[in-house]
Amino acid sequence: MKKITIAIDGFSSCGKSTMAKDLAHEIGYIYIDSGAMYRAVTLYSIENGIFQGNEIDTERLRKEIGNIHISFQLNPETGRPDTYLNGVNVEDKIRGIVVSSRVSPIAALGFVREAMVAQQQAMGNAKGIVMDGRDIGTTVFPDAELKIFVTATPEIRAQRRFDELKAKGQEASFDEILENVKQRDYIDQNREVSPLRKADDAFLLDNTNMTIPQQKEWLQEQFNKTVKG
Ligand SMILES: Nc1ncnc2c1ncn2[C@@H]1O[C@H](COP(=O)(O)OP(=O)(O)O)[C@@H](O)[C@H]1O
Ligand SMILES: Nc1ccn([C@@H]2O[C@H](COP(=O)(O)OP(=O)(O)O)[C@@H](O)[C@H]2O)c(=O)n1
Repeated sequence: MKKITIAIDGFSSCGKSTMAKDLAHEIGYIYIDSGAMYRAVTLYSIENGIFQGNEIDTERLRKEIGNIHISFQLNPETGRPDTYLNGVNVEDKIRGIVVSSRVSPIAALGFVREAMVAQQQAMGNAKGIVMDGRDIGTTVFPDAELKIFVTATPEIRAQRRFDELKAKGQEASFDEILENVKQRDYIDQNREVSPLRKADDAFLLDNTNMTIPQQKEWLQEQFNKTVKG
C-alpha cells in the first residue's frame, strides 16, 4: 500500500505523542517527536550558558545551531524512540520542568525553526511518517494526506503531565505545570514564525473526555478512511 504522511499538531500535553507513537507502531511508520528537537536545542542552550535567566544569547545560538545534532534511537525497554543530543541520551532531561519552562522562547526564534524544519522535512522525505508538533500540518508538511489537530482543557492537560512526571519520580507541582502549559500555549500561538494554529484541512479532536484507547481507535479510523478512501 502507498505510504502517506501524517501530521499531528495541537496544544501542549494533550496526548499527541501518545497517539502518534501508537499509530506509527500499529501501521509500521516512523514516528518523529518534533517537540523533542526544540527541547534538545533548549537543553543545549541552558547547559552551554546561552540561555541564562530570561536572556537568550541569540547571536551565539545562531553561530552554534549547526553544531547541535539531534537524533532518535529506539529504546528496546520502552519500545519508543529516545532523543539524543550530540550523541548523548537526553530523553529524561528534556522532559522536566526546567526545559519545559524555557522551550517556547527558543522555539519562537526564526533561525532555530528553519534549522529544525529542514531536518524534519528530510526525515519525512520518503513518507511513511507520523510527526507531531505545532506546525507540522501548516509548515513542515503542508501536503500531508492526513492532518489532526488535538486539544483538551488546560486543567486536564496539566493533570496528565503531572501524573506522568510523578510516575517517573520527577519533582513537579500541579500549579507550576498548569501555568507552564498555559504560558507555552500563549507563546506558541502568538509567535511570528509558524504560530500554532489548526490547518484548514485538519480534523479537530478534543480528547478531554476520551481515554487513550478511545483516541487511538479514533485515529486509526481516520487513517483507514484516508488510505482506503
Ligand atoms: N486521553 C488521555 N487520557 C489520559 N491521559 C492521557 C491521554 N492521552 C495521553 N495521556 C497521557 O498524558 C500525558 C501527555 O501525553 P503526551 O502524548 O506526551 O502529550 P503531548 O505529546 O501532546 O504533549 C502522557 O503521560 C500520556 O500518557
Ligand atoms: N513543531 C513544533 C514542536 C514543538 N514546538 C515547541 O516546543 C515546545 C515543546 O513541544 P512538545 O511537543 O514537546 O510539548 P508537549 O506538548 O509535549 O508539552 C512547544 O511548547 C513549542 O514551543 C514548536 O514550536 N514546534
